[in-house]
Amino acid sequence: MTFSADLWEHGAAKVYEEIVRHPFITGLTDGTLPHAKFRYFVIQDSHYLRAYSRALALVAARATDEDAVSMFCRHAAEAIDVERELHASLLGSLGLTSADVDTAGSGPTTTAYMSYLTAVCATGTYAEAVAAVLPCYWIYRDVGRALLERSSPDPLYAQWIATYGSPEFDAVVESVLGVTNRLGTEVGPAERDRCLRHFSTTTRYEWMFWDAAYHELEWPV
Ligand SMILES: Cc1ncc(CO)c(N)n1
Repeated sequence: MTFSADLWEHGAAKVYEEIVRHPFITGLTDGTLPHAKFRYFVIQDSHYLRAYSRALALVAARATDEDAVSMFCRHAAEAIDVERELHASLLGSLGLTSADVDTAGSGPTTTAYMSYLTAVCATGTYAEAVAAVLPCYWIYRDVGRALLERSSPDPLYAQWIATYGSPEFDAVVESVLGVTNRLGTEVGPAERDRCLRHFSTTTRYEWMFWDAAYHELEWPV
């Protein structure tokens, strides 16, 4: 079994089932998701993408071959581009500006997820860092693909779905899966366990990120 298939089976398969039937996700395709919840999501995702980009730059710095350094650097830059382009247009359509993103600040789940990603990418091994960021790519690609079949009657939601369900995003994810599988031949059992723990933790955070948006979760105090 490839390393990525092993990670998915033990760390993501069950959670992925929960993700695709979460009311946030089903609400995107049937168009019933209230814009307030999507607004919360886009604002939090803007915060998330800033940290994600830095996390990818840390993965790039840890990479052991030049192709991977170059790829993760590119993805780090692209995360900033997505934040600027997709979000600027989505935020605009939702009647928001980047000042609203700053005013809202990063919510509890976003903060926890960003902190975990940053910590693993800064202090873990290269394989651990890859395992921690992999669900960010993979879950969005699979969710995007699954939703693309149904798309959405709401043009805002359809735009979001089209981005992550696109062949371009699929190609990005396939390259990262290739890197992961090559790393699988190099890691020993203890490092493999740590990779699995990171992968399953960030997969859970992906579910929690949508759940936080669905409940418009704020800091309790
Ligand atoms: C929370 C989250 N995870 C993954 C992605 C994909 O880049 C995203 N935009 N947001």
